[in-house]
Amino acid sequence: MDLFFVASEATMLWTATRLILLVAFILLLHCLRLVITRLYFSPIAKFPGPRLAAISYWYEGYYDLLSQGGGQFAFQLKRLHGIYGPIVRISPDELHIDDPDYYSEIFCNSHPSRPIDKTDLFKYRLNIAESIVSTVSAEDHRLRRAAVAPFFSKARTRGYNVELQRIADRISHRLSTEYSGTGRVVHVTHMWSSFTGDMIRKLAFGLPITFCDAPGFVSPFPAAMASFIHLAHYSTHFRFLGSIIESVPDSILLFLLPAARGIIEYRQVMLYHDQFSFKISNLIQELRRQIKVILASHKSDEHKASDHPTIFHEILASGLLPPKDLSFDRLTQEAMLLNGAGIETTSWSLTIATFYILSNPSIENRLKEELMSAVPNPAEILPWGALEQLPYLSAIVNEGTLVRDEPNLVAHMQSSHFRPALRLSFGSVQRLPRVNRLATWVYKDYEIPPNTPVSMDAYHTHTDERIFPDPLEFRPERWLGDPMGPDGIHPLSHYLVSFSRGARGCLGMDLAVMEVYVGLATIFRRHNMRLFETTRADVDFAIDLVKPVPKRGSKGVRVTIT
Ligand code: HEM
Repeated sequence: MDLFFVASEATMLWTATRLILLVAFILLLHCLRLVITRLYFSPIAKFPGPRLAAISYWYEGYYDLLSQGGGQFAFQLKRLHGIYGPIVRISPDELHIDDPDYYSEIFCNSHPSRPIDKTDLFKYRLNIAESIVSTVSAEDHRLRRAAVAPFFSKARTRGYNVELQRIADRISHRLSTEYSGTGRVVHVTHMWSSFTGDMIRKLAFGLPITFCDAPGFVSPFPAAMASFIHLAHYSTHFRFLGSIIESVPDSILLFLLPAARGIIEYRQVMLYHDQFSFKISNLIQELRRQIKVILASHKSDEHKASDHPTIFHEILASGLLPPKDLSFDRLTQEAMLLNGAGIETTSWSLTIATFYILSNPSIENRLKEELMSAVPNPAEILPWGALEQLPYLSAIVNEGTLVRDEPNLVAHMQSSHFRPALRLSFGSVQRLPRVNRLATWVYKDYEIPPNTPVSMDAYHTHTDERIFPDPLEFRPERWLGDPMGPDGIHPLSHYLVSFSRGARGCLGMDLAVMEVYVGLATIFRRHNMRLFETTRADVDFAIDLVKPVPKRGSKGVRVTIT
């Protein structure tokens, strides 16, 4: 009996071992097949690039998540272009191009007969897969964008100027009454996030100004929006993350994923719902609550009485979207996008501008002289349209001036494909991939097969020495006097791509530009500031978290009001 038992145990062990060996062998064969296919039989096998990147997506994963603590892929791409030239295969299926003259070809040619899609790879990175910015198919995107676009037209944006000035005045009043002459330190990014946060919340939800009244300008809502981005690389490489994160208890989440700390802290903070009441909630619950209110008021037609219909009332009333796109969940994702995009990016542009103006007395003096003469009464800041006519302020805002006398440039600026941008704030430093679903792109001697993701980005374009000598130096003067690009054909401003371009370019571009003009004009016309324990290291791009982030441990740009 015992012998029989031992024999059958040995047989079972042998069978299990054979099974494991078989599975290992099949896996090995599968990997080998994958490596050989990707290296030799891929439609982009002939493109130059490191073999490891051609074999595995984990090449990118290593730089996104591990190298120097993560967020290093943009820098690695620059190194790869130094080795392999302007077009590089950066993953099993993606090419990256570093050639500013090719930018419009990739970003400005979407057409119903030639649809340009986004990639599945980035669909989940912001955990808002169904929002406009993450929508993969060109057709779905066109509809979703059309429902929101009128709200952000330049003409409509001008109409938000009065409200924006009111918010800027509120901040300015606090600087005068609470900070001026006291030595108290203002955290500049917090201040600007409360400015942009209040504006977008007003537009999105019709809510009153509250962020810029928060102690120290630190409002949990903008802070939470900022913290969400810390998960971007993890969500890109582990797509399931977004859907489970909400159901995992804080302590387990923190243990498994330290990058989620921001979200956890957010779950535990208080939100300003209105000026007088506070409530414990989390970001998504807060946005859901707002969307619920809007859906209810839409059904009851209450919003028609309001002189301020919100973005979401407009989406609901547009009649452009199919019912699935009007679902509660999708609208919540759109709310997350609009709040995230509307707060963070512009606030960083304003922070960068504030830092560079204050760290360079000749720039600060020249700006102040211009503002003093154009705005004799500091209580009456000019509207955006008039501020745009100030050459030195414009040079700072854009690191590029609106050259008003140059007809081609004016036409170019007015086209939907171009608007100025603050060069050194970059916008997104992560590459933006585009997929030409049906047609071939031709780059130099290369034919890029249809359906191949091809990416470019503002970081490479804005730091191209041939276009912007000493690219990391802030020099408004490089934009004065009708400057042309290196080809002598395109104006220099053609090479500013912070907002990207074309059908998928930034929807809030005019709003962002207006915010930067009004914010800088108000604060620099009325206040004298000094940097407090802040250096270049607090603004220099060191980590790619989709947006540029300075070195770890930076306390941010801080000032005192004299
Ligand atoms: C300086 C400030 C800003 C910069 C540099 C910036 C930059 C960008 C960039 C580069 C994109 C394209 C992303 C991609 O292709 O994946 C984008 C898209 C977008 N931005 Fe902005 N943005 C700024 C401010 C704003 C503001 C204030 C809003 C207002 C809500 C906004 C709303 C959006 C939206 C909705 C999209 C998606 C557009 C689409 O997919 O069709 N952005 N932005």
